[in-house]
Amino acid sequence: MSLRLEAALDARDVAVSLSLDHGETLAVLGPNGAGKSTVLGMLAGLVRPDRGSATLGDDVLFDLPASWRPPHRRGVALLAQDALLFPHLTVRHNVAFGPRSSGATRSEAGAIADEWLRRTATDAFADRRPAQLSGGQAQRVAIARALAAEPSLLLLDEPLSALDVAVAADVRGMLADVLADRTTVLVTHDALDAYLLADRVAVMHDGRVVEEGPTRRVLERPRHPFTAELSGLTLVRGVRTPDGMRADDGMLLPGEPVDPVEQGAPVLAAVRPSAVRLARPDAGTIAATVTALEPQADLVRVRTDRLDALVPPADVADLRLRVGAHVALGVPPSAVTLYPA
Ligand SMILES: Nc1ncnc2c1ncn2[C@@H]1O[C@H](COP(=O)(O)OP(=O)(O)OP(=O)(O)O)[C@@H](O)[C@H]1O
Repeated sequence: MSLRLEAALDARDVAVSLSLDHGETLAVLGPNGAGKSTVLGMLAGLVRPDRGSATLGDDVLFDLPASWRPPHRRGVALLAQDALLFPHLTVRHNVAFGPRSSGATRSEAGAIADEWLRRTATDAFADRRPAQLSGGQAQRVAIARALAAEPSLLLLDEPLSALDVAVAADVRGMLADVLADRTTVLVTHDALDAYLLADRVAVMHDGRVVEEGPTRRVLERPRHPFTAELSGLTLVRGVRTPDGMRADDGMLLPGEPVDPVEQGAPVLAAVRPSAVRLARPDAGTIAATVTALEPQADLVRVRTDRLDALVPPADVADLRLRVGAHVALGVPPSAVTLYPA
């Protein structure tokens, strides 16, 4: 069911407008304190905004001050970072709980539970209690329990962040299957979650949605520095030149805009650090100063006052890079995505 939300909560300085079509997954990305959980709370009915409204299909979740539907009458399931299963019930009974509460007979609820246990690959431990599950198993069961209740809207608050990397990948794969065609809002810090699970993303910063749109467009052509950081890109503002762009600080970058832009018109460039080359200060075109060195997998992210570069540790040693060192950057056109500002 399609979702529309427009609401504000002054005490948290959160004011948002979001919409989502039926069956789509929206990833809400943003730094700590951006307001992501507050948005989920408003939709779940746990946080009451000062004003605004939300609709899910034809249902009005709230339209303040006139109406406010309580959480259990919204058809919304919220899944938090921790699984929060009922500790005294078996896995199967945890999953059957939702259908039972909404009137299914014991055997109907059992059949629904078995189907979701199968789809989430948790049927092997159906008779265990939550205390006997690993974190990844418990999170799978929590997903099964949420979906067995057949919510019209599924809300996921960083469902993978408490899991270690290998388990998170496994659960992410399962989520990709069960979220298809299901209206879902997913809060995450991780661009990979957005790429693999979401049709659209909304990026929040300081209580506002700063950009919103189809996942790849937003993450590959960011308009806000935080979005660029999430995607691992460097965002540069400037104006269009015959060969590319001139940045606000005078730096010239090569490239062809993805959409037509007139000469002199404002453009943005998203630069891939892995394609930026580093050289000794006298050997390249763009002079820069190193501001930070951050290990990333088998490479080092060299942050500079101009662009970032992602290079092997040996390059860092050969060029004697340290914070404050001068370096030259080489930027091939393939490193740059240019688009209208
Ligand atoms: N229960 C609460 N009472 C009062 N203020 C709160 C409460 N929870 C969050 N806030 C404030 O509301 C703002 C938004 O917080 P929120 O938890 O929604 O952000 P978030 O994007 O989910 O952050 P995180 O990624 O750290 O979970 C912050 O300024 C926060 O301090």
